[in-house]
Amino acid sequence: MPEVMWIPVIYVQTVSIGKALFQLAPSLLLLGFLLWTTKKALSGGAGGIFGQKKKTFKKFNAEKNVKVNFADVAGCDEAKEEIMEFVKFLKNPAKYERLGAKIPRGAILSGPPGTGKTLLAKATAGEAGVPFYSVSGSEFVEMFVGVGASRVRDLFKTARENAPSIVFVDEIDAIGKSRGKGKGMGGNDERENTLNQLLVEMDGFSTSDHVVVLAGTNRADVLDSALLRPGRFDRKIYISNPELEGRKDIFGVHLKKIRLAPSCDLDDLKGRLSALTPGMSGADIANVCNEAALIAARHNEEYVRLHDFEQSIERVIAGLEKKTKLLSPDEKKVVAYHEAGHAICGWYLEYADPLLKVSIVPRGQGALGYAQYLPADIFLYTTQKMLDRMTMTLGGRVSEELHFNSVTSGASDDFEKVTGLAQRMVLQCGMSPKIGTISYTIDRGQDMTKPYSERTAKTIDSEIRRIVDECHERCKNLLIEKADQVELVAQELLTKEVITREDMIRLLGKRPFANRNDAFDKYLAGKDEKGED
Ligand SMILES: Nc1ncnc2c1ncn2[C@@H]1O[C@H](COP(=O)(O)OP(=O)(O)OP(=O)(O)O)[C@@H](O)[C@H]1O
Ligand SMILES: [Zn+2]
Repeated sequence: MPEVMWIPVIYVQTVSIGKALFQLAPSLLLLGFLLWTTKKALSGGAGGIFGQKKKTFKKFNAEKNVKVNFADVAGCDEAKEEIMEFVKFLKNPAKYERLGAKIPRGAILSGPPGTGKTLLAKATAGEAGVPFYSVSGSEFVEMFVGVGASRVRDLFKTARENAPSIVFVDEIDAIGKSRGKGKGMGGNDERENTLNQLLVEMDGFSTSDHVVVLAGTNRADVLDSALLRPGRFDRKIYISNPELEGRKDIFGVHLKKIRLAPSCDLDDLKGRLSALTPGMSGADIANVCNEAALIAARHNEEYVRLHDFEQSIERVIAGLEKKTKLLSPDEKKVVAYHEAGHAICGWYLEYADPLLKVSIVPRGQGALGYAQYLPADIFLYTTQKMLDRMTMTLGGRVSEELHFNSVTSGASDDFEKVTGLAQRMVLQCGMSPKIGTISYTIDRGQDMTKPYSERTAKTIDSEIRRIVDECHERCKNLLIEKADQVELVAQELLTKEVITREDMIRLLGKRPFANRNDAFDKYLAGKDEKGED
């Protein structure tokens, strides 16, 4: 509500101008109030018989002068880099238009709760120096018929009038769930109307409307595919929970507001605190800092000290353990050896995809750790390539077998992938000598009978099993041979939580297959080009 901002704006200015004006503040405040009420009455007057209240009551948040910028958002550099494109566009749309470039209309910011999605969206407005209009999807759900859609219309109208600007829809899953899902029981027509209006607004933009639409969600998986079409939210930016270094930087942001003893070594403190807070989100870290200050205040202390932080961390962890599962030290060890197994296999198998990053920070929705590979733009898989990939995928479980007495349920996803690949090799790709070049995966419509005899079924079964078992054996031999290397990587993961390709080179030396690294070098070169301006 822009009108409401009259008062604070006048007040702040007087403070900065000086003492003399400061004394005038009360009368200026009064003046501001008078102007505000007159303006309200005037715009209301044009609104029809119901007068002022009806027209000026807008239910979305407007911030014209956003104070937050990228420096306030830490530990998510990749997301910042991706969103930078919008900042550049909003700052200088003419430059893009002159060249005929079409700028993406919007982006979905997804990730676990409290990772700074809202903060990043707001900081984007702050960096670009444009107004920020926001609503929360969950507010629409309870609304009366027609209210949601008209509110969306108002929101976009205001954003257009004040362009360049940013619209942010938080919790977009509340209105943007796949249509049809949730109908019937608890089905919500108003939700659907609201979603439709949002789509209409986004489609109604012309390229000269300099409005960027951002949305936040921690359920990107349930979104209606209509939202993700080109010209709508055509970018997806993922923000994960921060790793060790990220947490250090986020503590850096929030410790600025805390009164620390002058003798306190800030770097040392950040290091300790980030080590004590694995699995915490940015919001949790903000919470830790605030709690620590409260504890210190309760004890009438002059400064906030390490032991206050330690107490507040315990408190926040206790609260979190109820809500989400944090890894125990034992579990963390299992995840570290599991991921190290994948990474070592990838490093020493010629046709495995180049590794970008391994992490043992839980990612939400079940994944306890992950290894990220360069997406291979290969369309033809040789037998060798498929076998290498399967061997690498088994690396997690095999490493668990080799280092612990019992195995965990953490590898079920891996098995699914491996079994799927083996099935394809046998049934579809003609890669099993016993089955030959026959495809058993042709779509036969309604015919549900098996296209092969019982005897062939047995052969298929044993062939799939043989292929998987051979990969398992090969993986085991490799990981036994490279036991020292697995140890190095696992230990590094346990201390740093994340390992990049550079770390792997430092620990293991260059990856042996020179020509196989080409794809990676090309990828990195491309990335640098993109990062420049
Ligand atoms: N990366 C970060 N850097 C600094 N502070 C952060 C970061 N992430 C979160 N915070 C702190 O946590 C607060 C809440 O974060 P924010 O609301 O942006 O999270 P969110 O991802 O939108 O959460 P939700 O999914 O619950 O809506 C922020 O205002 C900020 O104080
Ligand atoms: Zn795995």
